[in-house]
Amino acid sequence: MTDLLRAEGVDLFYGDHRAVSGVDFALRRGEVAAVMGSSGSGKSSLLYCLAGVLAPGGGRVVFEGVDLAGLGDEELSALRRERFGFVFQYGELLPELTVEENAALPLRLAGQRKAPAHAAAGEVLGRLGMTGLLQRRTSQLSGGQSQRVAVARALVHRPAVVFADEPTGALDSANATAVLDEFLRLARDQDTAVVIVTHDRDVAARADVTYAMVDGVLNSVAAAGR
Ligand SMILES: Nc1ncnc2c1ncn2[C@@H]1O[C@H](COP(=O)(O)OP(=O)(O)OP(=O)(O)O)[C@@H](O)[C@H]1O
Repeated sequence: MTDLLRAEGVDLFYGDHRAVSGVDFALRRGEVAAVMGSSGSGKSSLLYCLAGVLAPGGGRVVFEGVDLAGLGDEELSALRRERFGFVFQYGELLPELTVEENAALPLRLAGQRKAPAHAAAGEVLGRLGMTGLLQRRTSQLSGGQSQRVAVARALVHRPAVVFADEPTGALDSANATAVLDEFLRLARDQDTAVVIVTHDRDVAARADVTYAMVDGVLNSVAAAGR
């Protein structure tokens, strides 16, 4: 099977500091990959290279056979908006918008009308147990509720890949487990691949494949054999 997303010899420098060093990585459609490593090992930097947010200083990132370096700014932002989803540690929701409006955002940005966009958002939010909170402003949510909205927003447009940077890192362990399980169940149901950066072994244990990053170098750890 051809890879959905591939990194070949990716380097990333901040000035003289090499944060990502010669990384090779491959992700298949629907696969869940976890990248573990200590603070400062380069996990987030690699994630942003894979997601076309940061341009590598060396090597290349290829998505569906296309080298991201060959895309113009507009093509790259359209790719990120339409084919990728993102979940960050603190949700990064828009506080002035409701739960439903936040989750519908990728569809609205893609030009979909309000009614179908909100219907799709409502359905994903419902699967995350958020049905009673659709009209609430996201500034009035708990941490676990905020992350569920972030997960809904990342998945609502059925992207090919969701990039998740410590998606449950700010939650207590019961909430972290629940949100992660719901997130991965929905992603697997719609065949969305996921790359999760995490410190947490319990998070990594739910992935199909785990990598460890040390000083910018990525090593494969285990295949869970799903
Ligand atoms: N914008 C930047 N400018 C300069 N150096 C940076 C920048 N971002 C990250 N770094 C450095 O690059 C290295 C890798 O950082 P990165 O954030 O990728 O690590 P990480 O493994 O994700 O860490 P954490 O788990 O703490 O988030 C660190 O030494 C960090 O200080």
